[in-house]
Amino acid sequence: MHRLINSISLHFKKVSSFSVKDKPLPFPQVAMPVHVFKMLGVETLFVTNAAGGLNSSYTIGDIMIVKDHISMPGLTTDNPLTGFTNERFGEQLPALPELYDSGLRELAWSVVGELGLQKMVREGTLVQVGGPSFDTVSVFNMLRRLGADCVGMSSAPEVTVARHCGIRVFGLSLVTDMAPMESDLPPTNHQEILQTAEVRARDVQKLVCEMIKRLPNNNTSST
Ligand SMILES: O=P(O)(O)O[C@H]1O[C@H](CO)[C@@H](O)[C@H]1O
Ligand code: HPA
Repeated sequence: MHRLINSISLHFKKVSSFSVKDKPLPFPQVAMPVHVFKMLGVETLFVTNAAGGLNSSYTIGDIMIVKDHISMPGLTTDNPLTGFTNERFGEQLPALPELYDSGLRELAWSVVGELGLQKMVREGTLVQVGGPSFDTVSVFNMLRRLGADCVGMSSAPEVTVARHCGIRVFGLSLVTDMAPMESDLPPTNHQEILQTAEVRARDVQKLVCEMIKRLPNNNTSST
């Protein structure tokens, strides 16, 4: 139970504003579940997502340990902390220097080695777009030039809220498809994304479960 509360591995399928494609929720509602975790005493948040590969050295099925993210909506007015003037959960104008905990990333690499998954694991930058449509070839090329290795529609808002209130974070992106960089390539296909996710779910689960077993009990965030 202690481990369960201290280390929740979550996929925000139901609660993330970016996963509820029919009717996006306003940003404070992304923050709410994370704040509930905080009040429950959660110290570590694991986020996972399906993402399109932008880095040409990646292949479908790779698992990317998220080192940092770029939130396209967050760069404008859709920052998930917008409107939080109550400092109960964190300061009003926070710096968020290390969103993805370096100690947890190191732990991940040692577990990856033990599980023999090195050949399919990468470490890189996730860019979050608003969705729900997939992006154009020109946008994919732009996102790659910005320095992103993978593109997805979730995780960044939850991670920002978690770091703001002092929860340390670990993130994984599963490369479910390669973003088309030329107009004559087939467009992103949701069925392909679901299929890759199904095929690779077991390895992602193994990695997450092994990491959770080895987590330190106290919140010694590397930042
Ligand atoms: O981020 P998760 O919830 O894994 O979902 C990912 O998969 C969907 C695309 O198929 C997009 O919503 C993308 O963000
Ligand atoms: O290309 C993509 N864009 C956004 N989200 C995604 N999730 C899987 N692939 C993609």
